[in-house]
Amino acid sequence: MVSPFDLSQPHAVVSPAAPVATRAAVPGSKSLTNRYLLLAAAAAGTSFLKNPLHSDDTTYMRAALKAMGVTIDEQPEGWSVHGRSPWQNPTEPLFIGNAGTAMRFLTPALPAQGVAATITGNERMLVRPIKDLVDGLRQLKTEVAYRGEEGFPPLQLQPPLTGGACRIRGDASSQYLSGLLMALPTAQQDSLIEIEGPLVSRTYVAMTLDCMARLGVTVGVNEDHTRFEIAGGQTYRATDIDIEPDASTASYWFALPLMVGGTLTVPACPEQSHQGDFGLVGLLAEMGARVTRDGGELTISDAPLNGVDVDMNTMSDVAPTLAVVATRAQSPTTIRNIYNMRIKECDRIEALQTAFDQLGLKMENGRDWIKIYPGRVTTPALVNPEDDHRMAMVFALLGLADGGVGIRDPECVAKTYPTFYEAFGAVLHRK
Ligand SMILES: O=C(O)C1=C[C@@H](OP(=O)(O)O)[C@@H](O)[C@H](O)C1
Ligand SMILES: C=C(OP(=O)(O)O)C(=O)O
Repeated sequence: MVSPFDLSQPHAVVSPAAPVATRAAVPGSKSLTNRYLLLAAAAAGTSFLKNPLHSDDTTYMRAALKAMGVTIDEQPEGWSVHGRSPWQNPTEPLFIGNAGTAMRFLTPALPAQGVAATITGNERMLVRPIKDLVDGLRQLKTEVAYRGEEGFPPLQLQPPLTGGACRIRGDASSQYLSGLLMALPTAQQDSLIEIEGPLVSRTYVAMTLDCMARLGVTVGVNEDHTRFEIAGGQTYRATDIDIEPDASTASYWFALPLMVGGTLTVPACPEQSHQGDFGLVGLLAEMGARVTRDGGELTISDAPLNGVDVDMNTMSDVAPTLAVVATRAQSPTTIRNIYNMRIKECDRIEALQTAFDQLGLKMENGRDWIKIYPGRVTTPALVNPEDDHRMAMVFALLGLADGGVGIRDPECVAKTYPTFYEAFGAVLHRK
């Protein structure tokens, strides 16, 4: 079996792959792993996290927690997290690469845990906005200073976070709200968080509340998720958690049979999940893909596809996956309400447009939408994922379908899926 990925050069060369008929186990969820690491680190007692994600984003979170005196024992089946509260001051600035979850969850957790620290990240993280979260913390009387440009990391944080009332915007990222929600229950006073205007990626907030509840902390919330009442002085209780497979990572597997033909089964997909990205499966079915579920096993098979017109505000991480699948459909697809794709690991709308143009695929975009036309790669090109794992993985899918795709800096997949090429290469062979 010859892998369709040639990784012998600094860039990856992707050749067309033959149809698949296989199963693929997907690594644990990034969003769940980083939430449970943080909550378990603040809990009384030891929590065991089974099936955690091993990747750059979770490595940065673990390293930061360890720097603050939290012990994490790594065993083959999972991680034992020995919680402590308060945490200790780190001796160096906390560096969290481009892990949005680590940056936005740790920022309020540090003052809540009595930690004075500077938190920083890689070049891209320093242009990813954090103003709405800082505004919230300042309303709660926590001292936060911008060490670089106003509105962006690095941040210097000074305890305490005592609680109180704040009103923040939720239209750039839901991670600010998730961070505050997880931090405030351990503050001395009760808190009230109000969301001003629309809330993006709202399924991740429901995920946050569910994770907190599993460690024994509940929050009062109104029906439209704009007002959160949090009792102060609470303690998270250690518990054992089985982490679900990552729905965003699973998206590349779900897309695979639609790109190269065949059938693919992903085991252990819960019927009820707070990972909104599993919603992609319903959209693929709406396009015409054959989808069946047998308990936790989801099977997707290729079939003629139609274009769709969809709002992906609640699952924008899998919009790039839908975009490449849309090239296989018989009519155009429009994806709407996805402005915040522009402030992720790169401007994903721009990166997709550039690569599509280079490869001879037709796409149009506006501030918060993209439109994809049916097409095939007609011009071989070396495309740039802009150090964005999701861009590299969807460009790989285009190459597996049509060939002619070279990917610069292919190792950027390590942010969430370090074994991407090995895992896909192991079940695929060149056509
Ligand atoms: O809370 C989380 O785990 C995440 C929330 C989303 O970010 P935004 O809320 O910034 O859209 C998502 O894109 C990110 O990958 C993970
Ligand atoms: C947007 C993402 O990551 P984060 O915001 O957590 O860095 C992602 O994983 O697609």
